[in-house]
Amino acid sequence: MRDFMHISPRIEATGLRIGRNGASLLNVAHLVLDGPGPTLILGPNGAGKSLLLRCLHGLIVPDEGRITMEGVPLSTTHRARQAMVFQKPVLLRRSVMANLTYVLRRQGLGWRARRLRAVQLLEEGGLAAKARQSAQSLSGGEAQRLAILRALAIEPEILFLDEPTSALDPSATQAIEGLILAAARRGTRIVMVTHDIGQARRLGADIVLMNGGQVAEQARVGTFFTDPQSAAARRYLAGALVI
Ligand SMILES: Nc1ncnc2c1ncn2[C@@H]1O[C@H](COP(=O)(O)OP(=O)(O)OP(=O)(O)O)[C@@H](O)[C@H]1O
Repeated sequence: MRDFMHISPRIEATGLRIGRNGASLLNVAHLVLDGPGPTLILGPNGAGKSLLLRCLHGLIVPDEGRITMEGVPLSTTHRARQAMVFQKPVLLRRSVMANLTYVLRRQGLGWRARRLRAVQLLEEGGLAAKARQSAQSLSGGEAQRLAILRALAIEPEILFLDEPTSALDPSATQAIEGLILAAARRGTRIVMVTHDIGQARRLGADIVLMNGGQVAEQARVGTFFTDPQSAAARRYLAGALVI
């Protein structure tokens, strides 16, 4: 049984549009993410999932539209309280430990507090034995775990993840999912893109299905998989929705 506390902030996107060379890449009329528990974004290749995620985190400014956090327009102050993890882990060319202490130093923690917190995070992520190793020498699954620990080190209000496990084996995927669920239980809002339907069922409280740059359906996870309302969702679940 997965219990999630009420979490903030409420994310609201209105009239998001991105176009290139006359083609509409993203066209989201209205999207609200305010439920407890992770939101999983599904959809075929090129559906606009990454663009949406990047817009919500402020990495891309849409041509039109408005994004608010708890009713306040998305700002650098919000972004400092958010983190994003990509399909390919982004790490510093330093030791595993230093990847964490670097982030914690920027959070203003003193030397002792940084070490303590970094050790705690490495234990949580099962990487304590690798603390002195170069981050460059980690396996793909370990590197992604470290990338997630770096993101969690700032205790983000929102953690955006773009296909973080798509290159990983089932056991590495399970380890990453454990970290994500633990963060969600601590109150971090999770917004995650995946192509793995099993993962969406395991982690998702809400599902957003993107298709052709638009939100085709948004539903609670149980409803989405047992009683999809849109033709796009039915086709997607039947494996027929491709670009
Ligand atoms: N900078 C850009 N310039 C032009 N087109 C872009 C740009 N970024 C994305 N696109 C296009 O926008 C569409 C949506 O891209 P996006 O990366 O959001 O898709 P996605 O749903 O994440 O796909 P995938 O599952 O393959 O990662 C695609 O057709 C892509 O080619």
